[in-house]
Amino acid sequence: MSERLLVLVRHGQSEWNLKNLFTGWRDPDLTPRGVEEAHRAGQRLKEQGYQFDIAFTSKLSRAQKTLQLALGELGQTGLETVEDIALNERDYGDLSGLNKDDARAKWGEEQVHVWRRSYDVPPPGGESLKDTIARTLPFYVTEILPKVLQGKRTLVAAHGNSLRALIMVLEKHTPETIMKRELATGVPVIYRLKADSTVESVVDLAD
Ligand SMILES: O=C(O)[C@H](O)COP(=O)(O)O
Repeated sequence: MSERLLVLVRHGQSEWNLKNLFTGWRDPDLTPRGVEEAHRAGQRLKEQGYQFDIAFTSKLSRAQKTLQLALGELGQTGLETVEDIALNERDYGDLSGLNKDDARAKWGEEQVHVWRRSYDVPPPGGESLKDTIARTLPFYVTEILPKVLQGKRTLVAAHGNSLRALIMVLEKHTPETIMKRELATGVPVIYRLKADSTVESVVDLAD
């Protein structure tokens, strides 16, 4: 029986995570700590005995690099990998490149929290989580899920909000509960799916 394995991992710390800047579709590199977190993600998976048949990532280098470093730890650097813009981070629009504390000072703590974590309020010129779901979910349904259901062990390295979009569906969050679902950088979340594509089990590999 195939195991229908789906592992999600958020990229390691980026230069802009470190500087506390809204990042979105901008493309900063990993920091040394982010590189370390990516190695650690691969090590965590290796310790648990995981191997993969296919990987998916975004068009942004912090996710691609995280994937490659994790695959290196797994001894799987040549793994078939699909890169798609559908897995890019939520577009932060006009907030991209701004400091998150400066934004709180300008627009207020509550407004910034709504832009960052609400389900359907987009930041100015950017995407809400709902908008992000509208582009990630069709890709998940047409490209990722069929592989998982075929029994291909699948690794997805992407971003805080593009993964929260998938997690909202996988974990059946409401617009209220998804606001509190945070993803640590470089910590794999392991799903096993049922044949009907709902979740059988979920394990967070946080230490
Ligand atoms: O795009 C960003 O700034 C981060 O990757 C995620 O930011 P958030 O924690 O504000 O969603």
